[in-house]
Amino acid sequence: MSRLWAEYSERVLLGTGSTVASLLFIWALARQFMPPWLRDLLASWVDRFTASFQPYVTVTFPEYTDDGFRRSDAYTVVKSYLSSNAAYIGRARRLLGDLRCGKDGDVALSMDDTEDVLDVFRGVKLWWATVKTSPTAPTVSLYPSTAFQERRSYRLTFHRRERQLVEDEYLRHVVSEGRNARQRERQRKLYTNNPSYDDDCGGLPWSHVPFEHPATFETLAMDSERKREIMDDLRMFRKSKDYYARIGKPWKRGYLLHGPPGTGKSTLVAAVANFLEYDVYDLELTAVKNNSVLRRLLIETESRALVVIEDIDCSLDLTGQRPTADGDKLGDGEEGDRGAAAAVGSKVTLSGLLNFIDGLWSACGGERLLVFTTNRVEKLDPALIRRGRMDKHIELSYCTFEGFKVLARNYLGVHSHPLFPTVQQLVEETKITPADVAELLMPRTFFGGEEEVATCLENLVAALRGRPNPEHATAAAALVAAGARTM
Ligand SMILES: Nc1ncnc2c1ncn2[C@@H]1O[C@H](COP(=O)(O)OP(=O)(O)OP(=O)(O)O)[C@@H](O)[C@H]1O
Repeated sequence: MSRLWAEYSERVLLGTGSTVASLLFIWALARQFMPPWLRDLLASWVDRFTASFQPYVTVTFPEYTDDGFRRSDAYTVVKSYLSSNAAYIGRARRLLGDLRCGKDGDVALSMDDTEDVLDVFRGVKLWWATVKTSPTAPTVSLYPSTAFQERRSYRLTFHRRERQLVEDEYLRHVVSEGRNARQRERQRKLYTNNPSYDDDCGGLPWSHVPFEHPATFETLAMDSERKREIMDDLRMFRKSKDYYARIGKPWKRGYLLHGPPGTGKSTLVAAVANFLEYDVYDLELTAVKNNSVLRRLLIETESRALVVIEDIDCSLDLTGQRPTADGDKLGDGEEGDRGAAAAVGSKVTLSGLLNFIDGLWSACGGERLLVFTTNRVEKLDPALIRRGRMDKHIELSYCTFEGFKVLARNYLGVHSHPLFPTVQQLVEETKITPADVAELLMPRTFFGGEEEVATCLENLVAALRGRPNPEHATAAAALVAAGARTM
């Protein structure tokens, strides 16, 4: 009886009017006693009849898929779509609060389950509502506690004349916006490969922690023109799914970052990952047992991933002079046995790594950025870094005046200072890494004000002149010690 009443009240809610609703109630009662063929026939007549009073169409997105075990992707996407829309949140009176992933103290507001909202798409009105139904009989479930659980769904209602628009455009819009919102809100991860992982013995190939590196292109000490060039390249890559499909290449890109230690290679990796909002897979090649484990690790990465191999020159014996079978080194341009160049401490070979980069398996997943970093680019095998494998070679170098200004803004909060011209002249004459500049600019306290700024800049000038400033102790060592005391 309660099911009949639910059906009855649902029709009433859809606004058919009390007379029609009463007829429907009688009809629902009567059809319990009809043979199925008659019930179906009459049902189609009644549907046609009520449609003339009821011009609205509804689409329901249930929370769980038919098997009842897996949450429906469509439901999650709709939830993200509705929760991310600032206009709804602004209008809603019942909200849910939760801590935002990775952002300290930031509370994310989303729509409460009981809230109904109106959406407007290309001037057309659409209504979203949350519907809760209690199962009248227990559902079959492996988890007894869920057998009697309420089932939720989102219900979209719109006028039937808008059906084409909804099917062709609006639902696509909801899915794409919902996915983007989910990506923005989700906690990104930093993965590292498990040294004990073995293809035969099983185990988990990757472990992970939340990725919380704060580096961005804004905080990166690099000339703005080069930053823009890299960001443009990344933007293009992110949008190029169709392009890659058209030219018949897997949707992936390789970056080689090279330069002296402390010039910001790792920092750039973090900034790129934050810019693209990708997970980071930090692949420690020396901990990979062999080529087949390397392939497995690749397959286990998800899409929208930045896979980085740091200090690739230390991970593989890739001198560019591969030994021949009799132990001699090969000359330039000679193709040797690529399997002979093995990862230090593992059986990964150069050919295994080349396969990892652009073999058949490398196409799994898609949307992947592979980054190698090295301090000694000249030591690498040309095959490994040729264009096409490593599409973009980025040299990170010593600090420029523009880079210094970024660091001064980050560390001291200043955009100009009377010592800037001196720093400019010295920085252009001296080779100093951004890491050294950053350390010298680190204030002793966070409340030092102008005096502290002047001290840091004087220390930098002294370091650039190649002699420590006698008035302010030594540069880096003293600051590190002071930092340890005050923090
Ligand atoms: N270009 C830069 N912009 C901002 N900070 C930088 C930059 N370069 C270095 N730093 C600072 O110096 C520290 C060390 O830099 P990072 O580890 O990125 O250098 P690296 O080139 O990867 O060094 P290595 O080759 O030794 O791994 C960073 O934590 C960062 O604070």
